[in-house]
Amino acid sequence: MKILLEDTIPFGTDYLNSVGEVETYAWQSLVPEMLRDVDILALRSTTKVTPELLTKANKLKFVTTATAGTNHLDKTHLDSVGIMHSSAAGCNAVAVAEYVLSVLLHAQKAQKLDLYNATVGIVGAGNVGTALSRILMAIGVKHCLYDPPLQQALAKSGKKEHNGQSFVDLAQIAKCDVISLHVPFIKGGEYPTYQMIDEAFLEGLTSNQLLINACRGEVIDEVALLSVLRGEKPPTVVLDVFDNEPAINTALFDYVWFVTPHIAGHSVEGKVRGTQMIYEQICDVVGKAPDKVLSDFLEKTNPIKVALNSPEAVRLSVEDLIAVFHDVYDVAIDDEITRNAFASGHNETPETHIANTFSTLRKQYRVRRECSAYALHLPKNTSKQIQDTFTKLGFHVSLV
Ligand SMILES: NC(=O)c1ccc[n+]([C@@H]2O[C@H](COP(=O)([O-])OP(=O)(O)OC[C@H]3O[C@@H](n4cnc5c(N)ncnc54)[C@H](O)[C@@H]3O)[C@@H](O)[C@H]2O)c1
Ligand SMILES: O=C(O)[C@H](O)[C@H](O)COP(=O)(O)O
Repeated sequence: MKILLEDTIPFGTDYLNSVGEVETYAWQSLVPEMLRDVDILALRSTTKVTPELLTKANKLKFVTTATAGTNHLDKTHLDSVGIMHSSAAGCNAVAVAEYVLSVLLHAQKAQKLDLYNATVGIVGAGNVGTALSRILMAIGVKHCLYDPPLQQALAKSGKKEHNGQSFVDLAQIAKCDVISLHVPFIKGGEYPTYQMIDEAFLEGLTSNQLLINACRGEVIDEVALLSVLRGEKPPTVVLDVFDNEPAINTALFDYVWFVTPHIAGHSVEGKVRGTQMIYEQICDVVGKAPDKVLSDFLEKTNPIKVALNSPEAVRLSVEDLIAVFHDVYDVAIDDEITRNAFASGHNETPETHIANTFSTLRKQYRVRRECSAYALHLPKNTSKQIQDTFTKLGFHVSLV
């Protein structure tokens, strides 16, 4: 059984070398000939699975991506030629939700937002949208959901809410203090998302609003976005994803508050969970019982000793939340690394420099862990409510 693996799948070979004969490739180097005699292809979103790529795939029976997004797979073609396909749905949902939380905490610090009195509009209430909703519930921030496909599916069983949260229409989302995008990139069909955040939507936003895109660049009309950002009193915008990656439009950088190179989901847990999921799928395809578990591959972390300013309060103060959470993940660090990398000297054409820098930043992304990786040592007099909040954020809490 020959398994071809994209080399950015962490621990891919360690997971799969007992399942078949494993070879790895760098996404830039993949050509149709390399798929000859390959039974299983496992990749991440940088490999585009097109009809052209599969022209020499004489034995391919299964293609799987260790990512949540699947818009890099031509599923219609795979179905038409009888090749099974799958993904790692939900693997990095918590990572993206934690990315958004860091943005919200910075917005509070910068006085762009009164977090505990704000409303967050979540566009797409799937794995990421739900993980974000859970975080917002844990810290007590109002939010609403826009997800017509889910809303319609739930309505069939008489449900009006998802996870205790109500659905609204896009016009109501457009009025929220924060708008956070978590839909797949879909062109065509009943609920397309391609440029769903269009010129009219963007022009309706005010300078008091914050728009975050950590799903796919194509969901926003980027030309309209740049024009709105260059106008008077633009909204605050945070972008993790772009049109036409890795050859992105860096003109946006001057106008965007935080800019990161499509790493919102790149926590260690998010990526290795993706590998675990595709390993289990491949075991299923070859008829082998999986014997490796996620914890075999995740390193232990040191506990975080926390000094809270108001441990006895019934609600975690936003200052204490910022201090603890930004020890775990701080989007400002990724923004700084990104801007410095793009500003560095080089001997390439500007286009090549942009694409190479974007790709390298992603491939060499730093080690970032999720809250669930940490034991929090809280002061003995910490209230039950504050302990609960940290537990709901995923931390392992104890009083010391
Ligand atoms: N930046 C990153 O690192 C990163 C990480 C993970 C996922 N993503 C992107 O985010 C997307 C969402 O991830 P997920 O894991 O939550 O996927 P998911 O499939 O679990 O959820 C997507 C949700 O969007 C809804 N939806 C579909 N079309 C819609 C429309 N037109 N309007 C409103 N809602 C719509 C679906 O009903 C579903 O509930 C992925 O497809 C991927 O493109 C990015
Ligand atoms: O769809 C996903 O899961 C995310 O966008 C993910 O971050 C993609 O990461 P990549 O495969 O490009 O490393």
